[in-house]
Amino acid sequence: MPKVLISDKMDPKAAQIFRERGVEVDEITGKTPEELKAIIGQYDGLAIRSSTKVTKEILDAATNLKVVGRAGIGVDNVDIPAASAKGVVVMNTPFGNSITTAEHAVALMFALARDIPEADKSTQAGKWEKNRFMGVELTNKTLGLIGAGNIGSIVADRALGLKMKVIAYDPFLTPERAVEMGVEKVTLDDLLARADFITLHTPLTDSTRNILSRENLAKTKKGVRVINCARGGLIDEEALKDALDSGHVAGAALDVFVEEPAKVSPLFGTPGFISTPHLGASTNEAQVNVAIQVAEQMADFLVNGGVTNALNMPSLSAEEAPKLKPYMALAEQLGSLVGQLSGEGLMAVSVEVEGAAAELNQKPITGAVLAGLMKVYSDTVNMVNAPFLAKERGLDVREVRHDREGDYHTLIRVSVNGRNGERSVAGTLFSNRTPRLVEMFGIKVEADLEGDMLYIVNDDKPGFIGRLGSTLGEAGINIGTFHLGRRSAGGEAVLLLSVDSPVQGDLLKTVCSLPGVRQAKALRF
Ligand SMILES: NC(=O)c1ccc[n+]([C@@H]2O[C@H](COP(=O)([O-])OP(=O)(O)OC[C@H]3O[C@@H](n4cnc5c(N)ncnc54)[C@H](O)[C@@H]3O)[C@@H](O)[C@H]2O)c1
Ligand SMILES: O=C(O)[C@H](O)COP(=O)(O)O
Repeated sequence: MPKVLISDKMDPKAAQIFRERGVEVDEITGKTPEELKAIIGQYDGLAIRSSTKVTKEILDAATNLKVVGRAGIGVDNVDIPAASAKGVVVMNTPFGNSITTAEHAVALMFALARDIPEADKSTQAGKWEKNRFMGVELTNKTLGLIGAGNIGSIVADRALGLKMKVIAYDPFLTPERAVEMGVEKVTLDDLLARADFITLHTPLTDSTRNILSRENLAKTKKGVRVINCARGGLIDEEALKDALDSGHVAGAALDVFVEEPAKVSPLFGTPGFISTPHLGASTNEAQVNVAIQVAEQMADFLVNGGVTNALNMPSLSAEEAPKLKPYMALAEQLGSLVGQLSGEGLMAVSVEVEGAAAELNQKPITGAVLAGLMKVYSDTVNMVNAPFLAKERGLDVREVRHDREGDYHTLIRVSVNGRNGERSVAGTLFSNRTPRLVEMFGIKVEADLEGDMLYIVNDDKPGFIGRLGSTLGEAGINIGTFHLGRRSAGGEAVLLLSVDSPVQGDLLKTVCSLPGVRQAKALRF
């Protein structure tokens, strides 16, 4: 039974779903990195929010880990390249808390417009300072969105309902989508110059880090109010403090900080500054949503192989997964066969599908071919890290889907180009279930690729099979199955034998020296 650790506070629905789906679960929150390192080796899955930092060190200690599930959106607390390199799938729940977070941004916008936190403090202190608090109306004001994705577009919708004018800077926002959203697509400089309120809704990346830098804050309209419910690091906090102190920025509300938990900040105590402790996603509704989603996604993956919302692997629905399973087994065997036969120096691989295979999602098939192929280089390769390994090695990967009717109802062909020229193998599924090799290097040869095998290319001459049988028999090697194909009578022949124990060392040399043998190689599946 797979085992998952929930390491951040999560709605109890998550644990309930894991158990209902046949996944064992432990909930242990608040561990230090060292403590987490000590226990992570027991788990197949790790369910987190933003507190747990899934660093390379944690991943290195996670010897059984297959999936990290983020109950939420931002995955900047997960080292995704390190997870990919280790073959660990990283998934998030990209929509579960979007409405809640958008509402928090709107709440902070209202709080800034009417200075609600300060007015509350003063009133509860018995001061009744009616003349001190003079707010601004939102109606007809311009809201500048930096980032117009899921959350940004919900904020835009709510702001339009408040009769605000919404302008958006997002390099990936198409003009059509901007029209659909009812916003004006603008440049960053235009947004900075025109917005009365600016709200940030981008991930933290190299292109967004410090997007509200000192220089950009200086370009904003005097009296602007700024809201950040996305990620700390999007705003230069020191520069924001100076802009608040000088009165250039009339107010700023931050839910997120460069350092979290933010126990100290230059901004604390600054007039016009409002803060919340990363509460964007903290509503009952959002927490139930993300807990359910993350547990369902992780359980689907661990139990059925379904992949949803993964950031480092193509999606594979729970319905597709069982259909694809035998294809992935075939694809991995074919990849492994060409990988073992080609060795180092591969430059390109092409994965072709035809017949029933052409109706399927090809990405997982290609991933499985690459996993089989890359096993030659690494024991820890799987479908997640194989594409990254392939890229690292500069392997050119091509996918081809044929509409044509072939000899088989379904076929996968894997061709590689390397130092030894091009090689191609093909396989089908018997009874839609059992993988079977059907062709090697243009020669028809049918074989089940399993266990220890011996591959031989030889001249098709009488007496060879007898000599080979005697050689193996004398060495105590039992032959399980024997598969033969030839290019033409008397020409090049290919033999694939399954053997009960591996043919290695001197015995392999003896086989290689048998008359007529051009090549012999031990294979393992
Ligand atoms: N405070 C919270 O508790 C909380 C809750 C949920 C999400 N978030 C954060 O909110 C952010 C946005 O989430 P989302 O679901 O809307 O993400 P999303 O991926 O749907 O949208 C992000 C948008 O940012 C845009 N973008 C990327 N680079 C940009 C750049 N250089 N300049 C301008 N725009 C750029 C993208 O094109 C995209 O449209 C994420 O960082 C997420 O982690 C915070
Ligand atoms: O990216 C997110 O989903 C938010 O930052 C929420 O983070 P949390 O789950 O720690 O509240």
